[in-house]
Amino acid sequence: MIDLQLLHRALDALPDPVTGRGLVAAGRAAPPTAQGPVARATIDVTGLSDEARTALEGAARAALAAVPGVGEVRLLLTAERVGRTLLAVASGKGGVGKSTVSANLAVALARMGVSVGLIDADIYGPSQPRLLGTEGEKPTADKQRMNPVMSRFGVPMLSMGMLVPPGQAIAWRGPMAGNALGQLVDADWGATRLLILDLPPGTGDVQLTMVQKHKPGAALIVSTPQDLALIDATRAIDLFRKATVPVLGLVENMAGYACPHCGEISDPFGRGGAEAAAATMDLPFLGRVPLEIAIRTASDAGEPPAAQDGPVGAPFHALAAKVAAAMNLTAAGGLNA
Ligand SMILES: Nc1ncnc2c1ncn2[C@@H]1O[C@H](COP(=O)(O)OP(=O)(O)OP(=O)(O)O)[C@@H](O)[C@H]1O
Repeated sequence: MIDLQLLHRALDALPDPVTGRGLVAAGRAAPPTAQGPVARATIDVTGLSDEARTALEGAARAALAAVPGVGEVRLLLTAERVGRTLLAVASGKGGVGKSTVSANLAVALARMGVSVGLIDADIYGPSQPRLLGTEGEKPTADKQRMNPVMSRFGVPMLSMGMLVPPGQAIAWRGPMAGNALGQLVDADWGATRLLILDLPPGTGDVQLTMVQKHKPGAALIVSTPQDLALIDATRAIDLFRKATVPVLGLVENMAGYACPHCGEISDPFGRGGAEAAAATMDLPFLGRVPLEIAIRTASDAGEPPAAQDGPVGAPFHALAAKVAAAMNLTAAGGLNA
């Protein structure tokens, strides 16, 4: 009899090449199973180089074979997509600043020289055209494929909002939302290596299509301090973990209020809660963005704070540096791994 707990621990003791966390905890591998002397594991190698795949396969095989009772190891390596990687930005509920974080993360990464594009998949409230100053622009199409709109910040982008006339509420269900997402993901992104996907809040149709058809290489979760009763955020995290999408970590937005007069940061909702909650969920904490009037006014004006050098952009630059390190992103080339 193989002890399943030992099997699980053996696989999870190996670090995920992208996030450095345990393979199972990172969502890179499904929990292993056993039947008689045969141990089975499925590892998702999406986005990894050939060398990284081979090394990971060898290490997993050896780790599982060393568990008492294992006579044979059967590994299944899966890879839905190679080349371009999707980074999904999700939240448990609306209004927490997921779109603001997505836009500014993209702009900050582009400033670092990463080849990055942005997809606004928020069918309920597409806001990226406003955030990136591309309102009113329409994507052109060749041979049925859309060409992304280039923003002034070096980030090509497409939005669900570009598929319908402005101001018209998008109330798509199931297949329509899924098809629309497909059009955006399969557009002509050229040499863009990383696509940031600003998801609608929650865990609805778009999210399901996304993990099933356009499997992201990684995900990050945005939350406010108040949101951290966490039921909602936990559902979003579960969706990715079940689909073996590595979750890079949690970003706390609207954390502390930055006084527009003196710059002092006060914490009406307390401090440290998100970090503690991230630890409870076994998620890295990727940093906090203060609640700051300058962030809202710049965003509303189509001037993402991350395009600025000053303190308003700083939290986004710090976040981008962490994401780039976690995803092995390099200037120009995009992805290393
Ligand atoms: N750190 C911040 N400081 C000040 N205002 C912010 C901050 N983050 C976001 N906002 C503002 O909060 C509002 C909601 O933000 P945003 O649209 O990014 O949220 P969202 O989670 O994408 O919402 P939804 O998915 O429901 O559309 C916007 O007006 C935005 O400018």
